[in-house]
Amino acid sequence: MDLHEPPFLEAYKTLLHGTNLNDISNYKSSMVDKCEIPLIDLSRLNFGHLERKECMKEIIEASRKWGFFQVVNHGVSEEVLKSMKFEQMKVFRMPFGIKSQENFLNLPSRSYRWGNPSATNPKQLMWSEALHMFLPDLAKMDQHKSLRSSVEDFVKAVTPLAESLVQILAEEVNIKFSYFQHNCSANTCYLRLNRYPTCPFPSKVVGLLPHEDSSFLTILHQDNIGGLQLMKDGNWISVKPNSQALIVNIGDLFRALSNGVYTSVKHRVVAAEKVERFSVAFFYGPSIDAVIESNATPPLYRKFTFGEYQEQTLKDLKEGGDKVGLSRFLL
Ligand SMILES: C=C1C[C@]23C[C@@]1(O)CC[C@H]2[C@@]12CC[C@H](O)[C@@](C)(C(=O)O1)[C@H]2[C@@H]3C(=O)O
Ligand SMILES: O=C(O)CCC(=O)C(=O)O
Ligand SMILES: [Fe+2]
Repeated sequence: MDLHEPPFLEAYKTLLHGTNLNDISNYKSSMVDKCEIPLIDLSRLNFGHLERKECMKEIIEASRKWGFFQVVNHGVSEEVLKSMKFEQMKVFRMPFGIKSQENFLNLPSRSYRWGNPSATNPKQLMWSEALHMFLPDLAKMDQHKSLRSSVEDFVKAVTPLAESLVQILAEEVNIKFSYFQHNCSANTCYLRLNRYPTCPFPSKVVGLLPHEDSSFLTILHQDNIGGLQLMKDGNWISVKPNSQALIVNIGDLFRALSNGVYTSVKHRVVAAEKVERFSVAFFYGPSIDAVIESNATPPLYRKFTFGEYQEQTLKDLKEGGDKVGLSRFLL
């Protein structure tokens, strides 16, 4: 028995008991299209005026139509990505008895998450574990210097990337970049390390349930295993891994702020079949008191604070086992 694996089977015994796995839809079914999401070469932002404009247009178009795109020449070094992966593998290899302890890594409770403790039916079971870190809490990880410094280096490298993309997107919808400078900082963002262990029935249980992100924008680094899918025109589409690229997606907060001009798209991860999978997500978001309000008329969403959004998400998760998201704030 692998000591580091969370006890999924034991935890899910009751929900799985009496469930005919054949009655659960097949996640790996043929309904999944293989399709490339837009791939944008960011080096053009630093070339001449015309190339910069062209690149900005692609970023804006992808955020409107897809809510998802990949970027290359993003400025995040291979070394930073490699060291993040190394530390991520190391921390998830720790015994489950340690990972699941209160105060693991000196982080607040619920920083280490596994499966879906609130699942109310077998369709809500998830075969994954995550370290969900609020960046100000990194300072508490003084006993785990190498993990902390890899996370810090990663964050330091992706933050300017997130900021430059947000600035381009904000200008297009007449939002001042100062709104983001005022509300977002290294003390308001989150970093999530995901691990998808191999699952004995991968077509029946999902790795990560469908959701939209609780951010303005997310930057995701995935390894070469594959499994990320996004919803496009009513179909699930698989995102082919590209070792040179980072994935960017619009979160619910930018969708609301732009009054739906930019779209936050549902995505999920299928459970790993033969090889475990890792990913890292950087959520660029504001402080809890930040007000999310579009000045467009008519507004699609009511004015809310990020704190309210988080509270609602937690409530929905506890009560229904799943995130409802931005539709809670529709007018
Ligand atoms: C069961 C769930 C946990 C999760 C919300 C969800 O319904 C589906 C995905 C999970 C996720 C992934 C992205 C974010 O890190 C997160 C906070 C979110 O909004 O959706 C997490 C949620 C979580 O870990 O609590
Ligand atoms: O693992 C992935 O590819 C996606 C992870 C994700 O969607 C998230 O952490 O919000
Ligand atoms: Fe996500």
